[in-house]
Amino acid sequence: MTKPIITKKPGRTLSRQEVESALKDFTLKVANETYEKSTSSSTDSISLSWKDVSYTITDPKSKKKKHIVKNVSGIVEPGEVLAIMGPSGAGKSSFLDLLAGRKDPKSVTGEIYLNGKPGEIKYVSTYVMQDDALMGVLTVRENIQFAADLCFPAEFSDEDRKARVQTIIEEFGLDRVADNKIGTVFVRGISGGEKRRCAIASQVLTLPKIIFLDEPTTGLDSAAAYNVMNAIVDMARRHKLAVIASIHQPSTETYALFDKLLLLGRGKTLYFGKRENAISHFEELGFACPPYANPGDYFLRLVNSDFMKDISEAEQLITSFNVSFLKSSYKLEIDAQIDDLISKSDNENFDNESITEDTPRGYPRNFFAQTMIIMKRSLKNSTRNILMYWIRVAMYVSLAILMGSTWWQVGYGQQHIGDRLSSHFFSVAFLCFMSVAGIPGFLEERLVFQRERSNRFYSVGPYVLANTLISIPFLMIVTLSFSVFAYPMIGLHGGMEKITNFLVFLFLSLLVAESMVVFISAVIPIFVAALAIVAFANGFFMVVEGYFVTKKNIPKAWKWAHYVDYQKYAFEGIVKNDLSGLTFLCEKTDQGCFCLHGGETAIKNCNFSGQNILDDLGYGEVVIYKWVFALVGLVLAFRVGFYLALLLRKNRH
Ligand SMILES: Nc1ncnc2c1ncn2[C@@H]1O[C@H](COP(=O)(O)OP(=O)(O)OP(=O)(O)O)[C@@H](O)[C@H]1O
Repeated sequence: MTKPIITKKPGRTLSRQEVESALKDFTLKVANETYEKSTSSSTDSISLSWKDVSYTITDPKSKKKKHIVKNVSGIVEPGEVLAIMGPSGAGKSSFLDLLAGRKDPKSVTGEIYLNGKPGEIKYVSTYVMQDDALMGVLTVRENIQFAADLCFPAEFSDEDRKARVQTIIEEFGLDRVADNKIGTVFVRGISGGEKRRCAIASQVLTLPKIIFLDEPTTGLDSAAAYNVMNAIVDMARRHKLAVIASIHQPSTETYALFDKLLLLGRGKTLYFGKRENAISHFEELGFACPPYANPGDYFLRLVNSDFMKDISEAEQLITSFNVSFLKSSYKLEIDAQIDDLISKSDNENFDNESITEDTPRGYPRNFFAQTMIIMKRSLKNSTRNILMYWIRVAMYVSLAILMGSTWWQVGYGQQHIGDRLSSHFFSVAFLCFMSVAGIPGFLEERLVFQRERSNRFYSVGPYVLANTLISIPFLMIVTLSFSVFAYPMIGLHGGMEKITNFLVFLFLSLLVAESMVVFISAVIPIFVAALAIVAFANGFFMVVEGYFVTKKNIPKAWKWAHYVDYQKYAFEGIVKNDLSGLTFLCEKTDQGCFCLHGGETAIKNCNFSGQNILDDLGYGEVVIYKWVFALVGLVLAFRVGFYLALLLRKNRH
């Protein structure tokens, strides 16, 4: 018989709140059941073990080999949380990376087992990086919802996804701030601890069987650090996940949350085993942890050789801790456990050639769905993040008014031809130059992209496509917001066709400028460097554009640059569009008409055509549609470059 969602006592009416709450619980329950069903496989829970793993690098100067991690063994069972501790430079991050399969296999030796069998760890694990790369203008729920939309396969309904998001929000104690924005430089958002929990929650939403966390509590106060670790430990126990976290100086309470401890010193194991046994192990070695001391702090101080005056004494101490551990019963116990697991997996003849074989390797959503989901988020980010476009819109409108009042009704006298041309030059050059304003917004998004890509949320193609498509309407707004003031105020060539051409050229030049910005920022994702290079490139393009120095006078060495210069196509297109069809007036003097262009005919009529100017200045060859195609080609070239820059950038997971 189907169980009722809510039971009502006879004679009692249910309040609306009670009904809503029962419905919410029911939806969550169904979503969790659907989720558990969809993710359960033969690899329901996984124990991770490793035997004598080492990571060695070759010093580029001395060419000598150096062990960063040496002969480390251990095991983490489902539902257990392992803390990797050690002084700075002990090899914690290197060890975490090698275990997660993020190091070059050529530099790694030893064995890593999943349930006692070798397997590809990256398909059953998630690596949570230290940074909180989140979209600051989005709420906690929106950030996690985005992950849910991408990480669960298409069979999941919207309700299932929403319910799963709600569950993880509750599990990570984020209910109170679920609809608050993360925060940006302009808007104060949630606290650092909440931010960290949100970043972690959005990465472990699919409950991967193994979770690696690189210093999840760094930068947090002890209460926030405890809350973060507590949420992780709860999740590991509830869902039987194996969690491995590197950690710096945990408080006593946070330290007590861990099940196991790996203490590293100069890449060697100084202790591995149950957390609570570490105290007796060091006590047996003559280093009893004082009563009421924080054991985490005590061990770190004990093995921190950095500040010891005598280096050889420090080396000796580390070596002696390592040797003592290797001889200890704890080490024998781990080896026995790992061997037992290996032989069990052989005897039971697990039906997995490799445990990860039946784990999906592609992306949960198809190309089209990925693009649409990314576009939806980019749309929110671009509309809410004033760094993306709105600062530019404000600046362009102000500039349009400034230009309009300076070049006010520029007119058709031949003395104003230069003014007219310089207004075209300035419109293209300044608007394109100011695309640099988009660099900070893009770099913020890029960090998020990097994390999401390494977590296999989506591939590069949909991201680049979504980024391109989303920039189009915003650049149209930017173009319109400038032109609506500047065009009539300056008094440029009227008529629908002329105005449309002007808008198309300005829009396309902005699209190329924007594409160049994302391309350069993807190649060199450092704000000051990207800014300098984009500014340099735009400055250079202004020089070889053919306005200050006419095309025929540009030195041979820079001719190539003239032809790849996007500003040239936009400027020449706008000049051609504006001048052709106009008549300009010569200057009337006592000696007759003085005409700058048009020869005898002009003198006779005391005027000349815009075409005469175009021919004289070398713009006669400009063909509007060809120049439009050139700009479209440059957009494509930079976008392909952007795609390749992101694709080829080493993705370590
Ligand atoms: N690719 C590399 N080339 C040269 N040295 C390296 C390389 N990777 C790591 N090391 C060195 O190995 C040691 C361990 O580095 P690792 O970052 O793993 O330590 P850690 O314990 O995580 O340190 P911290 O707590 O300060 O982050 C350091 O001395 C580091 O300089």
